[in-house]
Amino acid sequence: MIAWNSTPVPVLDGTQAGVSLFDTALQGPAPLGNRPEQSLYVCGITPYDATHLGHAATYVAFDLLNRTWRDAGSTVRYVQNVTDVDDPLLERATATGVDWRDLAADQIALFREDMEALNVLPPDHYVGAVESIDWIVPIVEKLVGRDLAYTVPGEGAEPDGDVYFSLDAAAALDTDDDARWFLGQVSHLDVEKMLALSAERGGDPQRPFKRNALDPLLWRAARPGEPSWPGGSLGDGRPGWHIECAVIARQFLPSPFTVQGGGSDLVFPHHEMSAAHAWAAGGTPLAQHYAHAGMVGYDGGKMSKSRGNLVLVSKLRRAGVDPAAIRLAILAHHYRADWPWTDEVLETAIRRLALWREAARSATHDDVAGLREQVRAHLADDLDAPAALAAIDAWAATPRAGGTDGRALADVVDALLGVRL
Ligand SMILES: Nc1ncnc2c1ncn2[C@@H]1O[C@H](COS(=O)(=O)NC(=O)[C@@H](N)CS)[C@@H](O)[C@H]1O
Ligand SMILES: [Zn+2]
Repeated sequence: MIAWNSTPVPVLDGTQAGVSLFDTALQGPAPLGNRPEQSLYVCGITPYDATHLGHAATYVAFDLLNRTWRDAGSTVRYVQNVTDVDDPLLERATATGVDWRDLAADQIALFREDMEALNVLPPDHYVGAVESIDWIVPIVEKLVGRDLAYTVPGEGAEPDGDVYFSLDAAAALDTDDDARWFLGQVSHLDVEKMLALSAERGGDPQRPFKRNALDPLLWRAARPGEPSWPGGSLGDGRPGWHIECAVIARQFLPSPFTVQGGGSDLVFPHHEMSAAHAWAAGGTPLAQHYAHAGMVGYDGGKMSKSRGNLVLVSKLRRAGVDPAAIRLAILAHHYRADWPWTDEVLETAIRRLALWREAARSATHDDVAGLREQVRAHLADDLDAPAALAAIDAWAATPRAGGTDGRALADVVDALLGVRL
């Protein structure tokens, strides 16, 4: 699947020392080091209701990581998926009377446009769940063959043949590798909380005949009226959610890769389960670090499709809002913070953008060098964009002799923050 276009990232003098990122699995900051190559998997959208400000905030967060790594001289291998077949998408397609493939295609096109407008650098590989099925089936078959997965009888009219992953068998895999996966390695939640989140986020802990209530679905046997694909010895069906990301990441990235990213609502079950699948299938961890963006709220609750309280990037753009202001509105909040989207947040960003554009016209060479190093230092500290914005605000507020390095300042703000002055 094609990703989207981006304008070239300006190359700056000097270099980034190296970023330290809060690691959910570690429960603390992790220095990511300065390796020639860094690798990143950021979970992509389930393509409906795209692109709301919550989505946008999460992709901008990991775009800061991508830009910071590039500024440190690393090449970045970046993969993002699209969950272009899954229950919520099928339900929305049915509810709105459209073919699920058309819904997905339209929404992915809108997402690409929005990402390009927000100056989010594209992944090297943009991969759909549907195009990954041929890679997923043999891995699920292998897990069944090693008794790390099992089939569950259907209830009533439900068909038999849904394949579940055995968390207990995965945790019992004998190895002395201290990077082994165990339940809670990523999320550090207790089982009670896990059961609640599993039920809330697409799991089925209440389903009978599962060995462990938390065991996640790997392969859903075909049902009438649902799309399905040939599954070899599994029979016709379609892939579960977590195996999709574990397999796509493994297809294109090292095992383990540097950072697995997403919003904080993916910590459990999604990233925990993907880590378990990668461990069971390949005996190596999925990722070295797990990083998560906070939740953007609106009207008193998390901005989400299920609540329908969405502010769409495309609507703001169509209303004439400069995408650079939308990006600045996002960057005014620390990427790990939960925060509410309000009109005031946008108005502040619009004012800030105008102020920066005005001040840039008289930037001196020293201004640029100073700001470049300040922004670098703040991004190195767990992508602290709000501190970087404050540094530029402070400079923009002080009158100075007319410089002529406006272009150079614009390059710094574009390369490091992705904001186009
Ligand atoms: N309100 C929100 N604030 C911040 N991030 C959000 C919000 N809602 C969703 N996200 C993030 O946006 C990304 C896409 O969300 S999504 O469309 O529901 N899709 C999925 O979560 C799966 N396709 C991941 S494989 C995820 O990383 C999710 O954590
Ligand atoms: Zn994912």
